[in-house]
Parts: sequence; structure tokens; C-alpha cells
Amino acid sequence: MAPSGGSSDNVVQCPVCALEMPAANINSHLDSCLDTKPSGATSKKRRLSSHEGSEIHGKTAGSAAPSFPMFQKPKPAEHIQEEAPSKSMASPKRTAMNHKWKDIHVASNSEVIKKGQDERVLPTQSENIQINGRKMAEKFDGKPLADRMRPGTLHDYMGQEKVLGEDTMLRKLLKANDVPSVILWGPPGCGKTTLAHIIAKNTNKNNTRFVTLSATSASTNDVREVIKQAQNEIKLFRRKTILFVDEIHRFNKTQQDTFLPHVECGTITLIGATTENPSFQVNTALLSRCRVIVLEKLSVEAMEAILKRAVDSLGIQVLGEDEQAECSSSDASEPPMYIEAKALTTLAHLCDGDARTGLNGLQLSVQARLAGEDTQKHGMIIKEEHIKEGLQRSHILYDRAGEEHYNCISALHKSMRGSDQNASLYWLGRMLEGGENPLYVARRLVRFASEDIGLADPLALTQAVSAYQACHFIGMPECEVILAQCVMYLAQAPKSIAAYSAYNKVKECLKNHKGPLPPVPLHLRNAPTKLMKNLGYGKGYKYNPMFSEPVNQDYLPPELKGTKFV
Ligand SMILES: Nc1ncnc2c1ncn2[C@@H]1O[C@H](COP(=O)(O)OP(=O)(O)OP(=O)(O)O)[C@@H](O)[C@H]1O
Repeated sequence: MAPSGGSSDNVVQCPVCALEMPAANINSHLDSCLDTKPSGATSKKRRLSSHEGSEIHGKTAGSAAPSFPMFQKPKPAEHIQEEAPSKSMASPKRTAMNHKWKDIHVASNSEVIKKGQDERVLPTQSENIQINGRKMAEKFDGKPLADRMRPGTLHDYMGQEKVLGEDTMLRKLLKANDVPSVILWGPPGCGKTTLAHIIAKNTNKNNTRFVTLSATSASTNDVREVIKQAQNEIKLFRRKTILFVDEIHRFNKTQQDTFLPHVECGTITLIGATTENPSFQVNTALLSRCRVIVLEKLSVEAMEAILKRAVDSLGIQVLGEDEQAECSSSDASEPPMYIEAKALTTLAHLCDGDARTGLNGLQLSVQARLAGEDTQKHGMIIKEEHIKEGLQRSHILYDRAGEEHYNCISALHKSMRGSDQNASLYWLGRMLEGGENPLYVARRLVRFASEDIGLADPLALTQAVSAYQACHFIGMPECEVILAQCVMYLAQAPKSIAAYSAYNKVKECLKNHKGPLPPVPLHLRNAPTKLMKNLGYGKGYKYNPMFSEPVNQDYLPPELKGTKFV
């Protein structure tokens, strides 16, 4: 009797030995089949699965039980394993495979080196540089290097020994955790903000809040809000607040006044940072409640240490004068990157004591080198010329809007007064190359010609006025030599301050006069109308040209008779 349709439906084929049997027997058959035919299982399985397109993948040799996709633990793909190999597990063979995988992943046009059976694919030098470029970009992580390198401890804070040396007041206060309200005054990038953060970290351990405001964006309401919170913190948690105000000079008088009572009563400890002379930019009342700490431009040594720390963190090696960069055609997956020691020193000099400029300059140079065509050919070495290219020198040396503007013009004025032509030309250059307005300099020369040379050489004034006009006509850069000529003339000229000091005495006399100023004597007054004549204006005046002999006549008010200004 032919099997019924129903019974034939219940017949299944063993996936191991291909024997057909009733479905009810398959499990017990499989157990015995697998026990007796372990070695043939794989080949069978393969044949079956490929032949029949079965979903059953079967087990690998040596497996103790059949495995079905649902229960099969996915085996990690080989390249994933190798991306994070355990060092202790790494056999030589494994390491060779690691190379291969890594290299295949990164190198498309790579060289293939055959060493016996070991076929290894290595990236070319330019591919290595690309890899490094990517790694470097990851290191920068979209953040300026200067920010990434901001030190968190005094240990990494370089320079500024005058205020932070062992026996200094600030160091002692920091140790004693007794930070008073301070104004940190110093040029850009010398470490004011960084120092404020270090102070904050230092005091954070002691139940202190640290709040930051930037005077460029904060409003008076923001200040009030911070103060309100500070009051609550003291009341509720006995927690002190340190308020750091960056660029405090940008706050107007009312905003600065808002701090006053709260600094006074200790609700907040204020740390202000400013690049401007606080005597002019910070309220006297506020100033008298804060200590002013003067930070200086960072020395070249401090800058070198800061740059070295950054270079180390980027994994760039410093090449001494006699050292040669190792050729990166080896199989290293990360070819070294180098910077010449000389390039670092140059950068430390050029950034003019501004660590932010120095670190940005380093970052720019590294990024430019990575993108440069010759880097692809010759490898990654940062040289002095790359650093110079990366830096806009003029923007470093001179701050047109800030105090440097006044410092330099004062240095020029004093050098001309001292008849030092070389120094005068130097300060002139510092200003002009830094982008100073030539008319600002020319106006000062006009003033100098009168104030310091005056009647000793009246032509100096003519020279200076002419220089001013010439600068006005032709502008920079052509007018630079006109200013240089005038500066040299004024520096060489004989000096006299007779006019200047005489006029100062006049001002003094007027300022010190008590009571109403004396009227102009009648004989000196003009009398254009009849009424004025009738009132005695011009009466008795002696018109000098009418006299051949010296005229005896008073020109000062009677109260000042005999006063000498000259
Ligand atoms: N003394 C220092 N030691 C180490 N790194 C420093 C030092 N000073 C500045 N830096 C570095 O320079 C960067 C800029 O410094 P910071 O912001 O403290 O300067 P600043 O004086 O507040 O400048 P600005 O007046 O322009 O705001 C910091 O992020 C840090 O990386």
C-alpha cells in the first residue's frame, strides 16, 4: 500500500546522513548519527546546505551538538578581534595577521611585501601620513589646542614666578585656601583665565562654588542673579562663591558698582581678569577692595615649556639640531611626526609671551603640514619656515586697541626726546608693522616738534606738519618712509621745552587763581563801536610801531604785574 499523503508529509531527511525517516524518530536518530559520524558531519553538512540551500548551517567539526541559526552565537568577525587584540594572547602568527588586516583596512594602493609565506600589505608613506593626519585631527577633536592644553594644576602652569613663586603672597594664600578678591591684570594669553580656574579647583575642595561670567556678554541682571544665588548659598549651605569675571574692564561703572557691597561683605570672592590697566578701567572703589596681581608676558623659557608639553601630548617628536628624522618607509603603522627644536624656539620667540598665540600657531603649522603637498612626498617634519608661515607676526606684536598702543607711542616719544634715532625708528616700526594708523603717529610727531624741540629748531614743526599731510595724501605703506624721515629729523634736532614749560606755568597760574579772573585792562581792549570807545575801551593804548624807542606799557592785569612764565 502506498503511503498516504499524510504519512509522506511526516517523513524527514537527516541533515547529517541524508537518511529519510519518520519525523518522530529524527531526534533520537540525530543523537546516534552525530555520535557515530562526527568527522563526516561537516562535509555532509556542507554538501547538504549548499546543495539544498538549507537554512541549517550545521555544526563545525568537534561540536558536541547540532547548531541551528537561532542558537548559534555569532562568532566575532576576525578583523574586529584584531582591532583590539589582547597583548597576552598575541602569537607571532596573530600579530602578522593583525598587520595584514590593519593594512588592508587602511591601504588601498599599498605595497605588497612577500616574505616566504607571509604576504603583508603595507601602507605607502603618503598613506601613512593620511592616517596620521586623521589621528592628529582626532587629537585636536575640534577644540583649539590652547583650550585642550589649559593646565589644571599649578604644576603645569609655567612662568609668572613673580606672583606664584614659592614665597609669594598668592602662593601662600592658595596654600591656606584663603583667596582674597583679586584683579588679574596682564597681556592676552599670559594665563589669567587659567590661573583663575586653578584657584577655583584649589578651593573647590573646600565647599566653594565657582561661577564664571564674561563681561563681554553678561548683563547687569546676570550679575544680580549670581549675587542672589551666592547669598542663598551662604544662607542655606554655608557655601562660598568665587565669581570669575573675564575682561572685567568691559563692564560699565554701574555693573562694576553692583559687585561692590557683596565683595565688601564677603558674599562673593571676585576674581577679575583684564588686559587693560585697572587704574583706568576698574572703579576705584572696587579696586580698593581687590588686590591687583600683575601677570607678565610669558618668558621665552616658559613658552618653550608650554609648547613642549603640547608637542608631547600630540605625539610629535622634537628633532635636535644634529638629529635626522627616521625615514618612515618602515612597516610602522604610525610613522613618527617631527618638529625641529629650532622651530619650537622660534615659535616661543615669535608669540611674544602669548601662550594662546603660540599654541594656535603650533596647531596651524601642524594642520598646514598635514595638508601640504610636499608632506605627502617628503614626510612630516615641521620646520622653522613652516612656523613663520603659520604666524601672522604683525598681529602678535601689537595690540592696536589696547595698552600696547600707548606704550609704544610713549616709547617713541621718549626715544626721540633722548635723541636716540635707532630706538625711535624701532618703536616707529613696531607700531607701523603692527598695523597702527600712520596719522596717529604723525599727529604725535607734530606735537613733539613743538613740545620737545620748539624754538630750538622751529623748522621741526614744519617738517612734522608736512609729514602729517604727506601721510594723509598717500597712506600706508608708502608713507612709512616719510614718517621715518621725520622721526630721524626730530630725534637729531636740538631740543627746547621753553614753550612747553612756559605754557604749563600759564595753565598752573589760571588753575590756582582765587576768586574771579581779573578783567582785561581797558587800554588793551579793542573798540570797534562808539559805545565801546565811550566806555574807555582802547584808551591810552600805545601802538608800538609808532614808537622808535621801547614802549613802556603793561600787558598783564595789574594783579599779575611782573609775573614771569618764561
Ligand atoms: N602660564 C601658563 N602655563 C601654561 N599654559 C598657559 C599659561 N598661560 C596660558 N596658557 C595657555 O594659553 C591658553 C590661553 O591662556 P588664558 O586663557 O589663561 O589667557 P588669558 O591671559 O586669560 O588671555 P585673555 O586675556 O586673552 O583672555 C590656555 O588655554 C593655556 O593653554
